[in-house]
Amino acid sequence: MPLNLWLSLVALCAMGAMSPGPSLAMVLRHTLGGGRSAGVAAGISHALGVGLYAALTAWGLGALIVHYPGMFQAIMILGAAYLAWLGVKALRAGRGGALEAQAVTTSRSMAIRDGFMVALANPKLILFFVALLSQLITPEMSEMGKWLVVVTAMGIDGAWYVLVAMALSHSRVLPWLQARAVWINRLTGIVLLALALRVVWGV
Ligand SMILES: NC(=[NH2+])NCCC[C@H](N)C(=O)O
Repeated sequence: MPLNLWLSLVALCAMGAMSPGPSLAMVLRHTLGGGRSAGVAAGISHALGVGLYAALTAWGLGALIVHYPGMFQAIMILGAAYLAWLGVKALRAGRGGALEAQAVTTSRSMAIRDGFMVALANPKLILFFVALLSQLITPEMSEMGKWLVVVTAMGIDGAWYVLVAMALSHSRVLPWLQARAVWINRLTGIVLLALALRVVWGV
């Protein structure tokens, strides 16, 4: 892969990873509820999901979806349903009240599961791969080139969310955020539900 193509790939992936959305909300929620190790675990398992999509895109998901648009819609709707469910869960976690710490506690295994599932269900990610990343992949691309796409997308997403989890779980930041966990959970719930509605609206 020529260097300039790879650099566009890096820029595209960095923009995708950094733009706020359900994945950021998920890493934030697990950092708040489970601390640094849960946040980092969520970031890493999320990156594995990103890598899976990148691989599917590199080896032909885009072409498949062009042939079967109904499949794309079905995936988007399933993703939206999952986000809506997470949204409801976040809203209900917020109802526990600031003093009931358990109400927002999450474990590392929950973080790993949610990280992966949110990556798969996030409509922003599906669009990113089908509409944007697929443009950079040509049929003539070598196997090495395709692997490079997968590793780049996974590495950038993983590095970004691990960084986010580390920053948010800093000993000065975390207590401040935890004191506002109820509001952050409510906001997260509303954002997830709104995004799910928008996806269903647009399909
Ligand atoms: N390479 C990507 N597009 N990654 C997607 C990350 C998703 C997005 N940043 C979000 O929080 O929802």
